[in-house]
Amino acid sequence: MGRAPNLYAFASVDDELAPNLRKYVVDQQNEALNRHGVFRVAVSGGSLPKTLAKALLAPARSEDDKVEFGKWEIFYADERCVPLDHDDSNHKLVKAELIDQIPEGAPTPKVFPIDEKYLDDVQEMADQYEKTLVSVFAARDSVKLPLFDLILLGCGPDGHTCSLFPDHPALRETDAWVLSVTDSPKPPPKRISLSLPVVQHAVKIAFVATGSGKRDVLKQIFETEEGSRLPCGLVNSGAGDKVSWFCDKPAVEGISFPRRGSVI
Ligand SMILES: O=C(O)[C@H](O)[C@@H](O)[C@H](O)[C@H](O)COP(=O)(O)O
Repeated sequence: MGRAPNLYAFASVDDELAPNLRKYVVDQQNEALNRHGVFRVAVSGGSLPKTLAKALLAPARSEDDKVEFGKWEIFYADERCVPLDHDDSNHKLVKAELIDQIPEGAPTPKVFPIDEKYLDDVQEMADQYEKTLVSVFAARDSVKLPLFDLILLGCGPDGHTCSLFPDHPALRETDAWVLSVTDSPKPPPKRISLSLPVVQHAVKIAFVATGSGKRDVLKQIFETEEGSRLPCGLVNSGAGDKVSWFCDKPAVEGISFPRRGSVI
């Protein structure tokens, strides 16, 4: 690993974390657009879409601060195997919180939800989503792993991220880009998830973790060997300073800075 991940702690979500997350995402967007004219992002569910909406739907303060949704391609870092209009669907959440809130008439992102045809077969669902990635990121033969410009993730209180859970065999996957999970400890049990190598390979990876409920697991992830083996810890160790954590004060209280990472 190169340098340690960046760990940012903000006094409040609305007034500080959201605008800083906005700046970070727009910087990644602008760099990606300069590189290849499109911004390819993967997002998780949980509390992330709401915070992301706070960050991205605020009006632009300058030309450089513009969110160019029309040039975005949005994929799911993980998805629950439920219909797209089900309350458990990450797509439904992202759509309601973010995509449907983009002002009328403004360009919208291209979104890649799961195909509901495969709801009865989680492995087939994963394989089909991988095929979607292959079709976007070029043929499998010539691309070892898809290169997302940015992957936006949450962190569960047990240290899971995407639908990669602690001690789960899925963490050892080295070949597939998209995995099936049928025994998720967090309901619903059936899900698909990007694999750890795909997450670690992204140009940038950002976690958003807020609230005192995340304090214990963050302390473990940043301060203990055991925590470095949790899924979030594995992203940290595999991707190093490509990773940035956007946290609020209650989530990081008691973590000894600047042992690893930095605070802004
Ligand atoms: O579909 C899911 O369940 C999510 O993608 C999951 O990985 C989430 O990001 C974490 O559980 C954190 O969720 P919170 O931010 O709500 O704690």
